[in-house]
Amino acid sequence: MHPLRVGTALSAVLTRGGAACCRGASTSGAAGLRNDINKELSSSATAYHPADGECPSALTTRRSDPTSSLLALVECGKRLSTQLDVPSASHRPLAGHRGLSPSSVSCRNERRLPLWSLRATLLMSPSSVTMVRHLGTTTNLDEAAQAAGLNKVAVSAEVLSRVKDHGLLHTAGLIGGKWADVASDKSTFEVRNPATGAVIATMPRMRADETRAAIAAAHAVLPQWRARPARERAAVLRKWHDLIQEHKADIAAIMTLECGKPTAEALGEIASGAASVDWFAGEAVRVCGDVLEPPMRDRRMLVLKQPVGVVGAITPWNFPMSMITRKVAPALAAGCTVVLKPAELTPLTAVALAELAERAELPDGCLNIVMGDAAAIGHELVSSDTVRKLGFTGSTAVGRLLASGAGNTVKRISLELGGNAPVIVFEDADVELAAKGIVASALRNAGQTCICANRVFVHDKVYDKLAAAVTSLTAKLKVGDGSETGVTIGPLITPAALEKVTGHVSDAVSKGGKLLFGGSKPELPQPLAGGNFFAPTVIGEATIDMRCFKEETFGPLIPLFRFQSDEEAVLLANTTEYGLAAYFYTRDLARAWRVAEELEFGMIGLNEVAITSEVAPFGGVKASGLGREQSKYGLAEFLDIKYVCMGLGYSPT
Ligand SMILES: NC(=O)c1ccc[n+]([C@@H]2O[C@H](COP(=O)([O-])OP(=O)(O)OC[C@H]3O[C@@H](n4cnc5c(N)ncnc54)[C@H](O)[C@@H]3O)[C@@H](O)[C@H]2O)c1
Ligand SMILES: O=CCCC(=O)O
Repeated sequence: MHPLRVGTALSAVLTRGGAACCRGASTSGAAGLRNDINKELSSSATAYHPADGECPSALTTRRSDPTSSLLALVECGKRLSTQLDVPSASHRPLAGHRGLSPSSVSCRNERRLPLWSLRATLLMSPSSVTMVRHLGTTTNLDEAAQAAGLNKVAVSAEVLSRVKDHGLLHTAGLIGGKWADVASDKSTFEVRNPATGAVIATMPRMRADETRAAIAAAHAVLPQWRARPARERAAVLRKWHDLIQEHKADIAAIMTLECGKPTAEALGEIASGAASVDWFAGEAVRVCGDVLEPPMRDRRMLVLKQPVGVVGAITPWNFPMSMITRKVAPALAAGCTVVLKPAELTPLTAVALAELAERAELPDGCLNIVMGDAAAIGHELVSSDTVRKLGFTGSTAVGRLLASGAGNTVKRISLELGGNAPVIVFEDADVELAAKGIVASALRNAGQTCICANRVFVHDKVYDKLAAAVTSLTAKLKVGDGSETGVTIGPLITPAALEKVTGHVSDAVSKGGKLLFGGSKPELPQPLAGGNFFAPTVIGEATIDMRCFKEETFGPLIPLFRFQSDEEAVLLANTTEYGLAAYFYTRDLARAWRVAEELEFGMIGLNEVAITSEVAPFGGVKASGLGREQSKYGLAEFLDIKYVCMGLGYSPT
């Protein structure tokens, strides 16, 4: 981690502002400051657990009154959005916020800077601070930064320099509207840039306690949120959508920093994620039940659609935004509230989205975020009776675990799991189009997409032409840091992912595969030498005994297999436990229908690989999952059906 440097321009001075300023403080200098900050942190260590009746209504009023914002913040430990009345934007609190009593913060200065705010300011706007005077003693700035805990909970200088709106950068979870930057046991985890291996943030490692608090917060606000007219919920979602669009450059920068995808792809994901939010805002007002034709005269029969309740959402790192919006937007649209656990590899995108949701005036508790100990959090979400639905995207192994746990509380579950997508290129295909599609699909996000083309079956008659076209397109790609212009292939997410791809390539070559392009870790200059890069790779003459036939590679590998007949191609394509997406290229209409029906997959791309859309159902069969996201089918996953039979009490003639 690059330690945060504290700058030199004088603009904030923290002074002792009266007897009550620093409770019980007796030492001075950095040690005194550290003691006092620690006291504040420990005295408020549980402040983010929402107490009954705390904050929401009071804050709604106070938010609209800028003069009392700071007081509200202090009283409730509440994260305020744009109306916080502090003299300088640079002093807007940006990290976690703690409940302090008003008396503990009466600092005599034009900047009313409580201890936690000093910490936030040092973290996010270091150049605005040149001197810290605490209890009448001037403290060295580096010591002050350290005393404020910035070496423990922080984002790196690299993040600060690439992201313009530092308000998006929380190193904290969100529970009941409060940013919680210290885990109950004070443990942390690190987030790394996969392009360099450098630590870019340190986050609180939350567990069961925080998850229970988040579930309670989601449950507390559920009655108010589901009672809001759908049009109002839609308005909040639209505002969220607009703010996401407005901040897309910053979100893309965060995404590239933590998951490595090239900026253009990050922007593509943001467009897709924002489109989901907009779509579900539209769908919110179109939820409607049915009036059935009763078989008897003396009663009426109705079907109501109601929100399922509190939703747990667990998301992966490869699409740090769109896997969240596909769950959170329909849940909120339906009137549900959410506890989200983003991937620990990519939590910064998630908290940035939550910050924007707050700015869109999503009520506190409607969206909560916990992160850290995945197994402990997952266990709480699965075993809680309050959580009525769990939406999960990730590996089949974890999906199986969650599905079996969810059975005990008989909750609804949707699972978007692994894939091992085939592409079939028939002899009548447009080979150039197919080659472009194969490279785009297989190498998207460096091959780390659940619907990436993973196994390419090519008819013998067009094999050589297709292999040459795929190799030539692959050779044009540029590997590097996703934030650099022109880079099309970023790093893999972790060293383990790199190892898996390396293993698949060496296994294929050892079994007779022909290396047509790539095949190794590229030579890149510092600091990228520490990154998880693998060259996009094409292997010809692949066979079914290879690992790349049986397993999802999740890396930039295109294995080409030969086939002779339609039956053989479909059999090969279906020979997998997975059933997420499949693609094929043909110009024969009869073959198109037959093959689309015969492929055992949830999504089919015919002469097209860009199949994802907010209006179309996304999901798989077999070991690729259950349920659907996106589209009207995705909204239905968050609605319970209730049948109401009304006896009229008389029999009309
Ligand atoms: N079908 C889809 O829509 C889709 C989309 C994206 C990714 N994926 C799949 O996801 C996989 C890659 O993602 P990944 O490596 O992050 O998967 P993963 O299963 O390891 O992690 C996914 C999420 O589950 C969490 N998790 C891990 N162990 C857990 C546990 N015991 N209890 C609860 N949560 C737990 C992780 O922290 C993360 O948030 C690939 O197989 C890919 O195909 C599928
Ligand atoms: O990895 C899964 C998501 C892919 C997509 O949104 O197209």
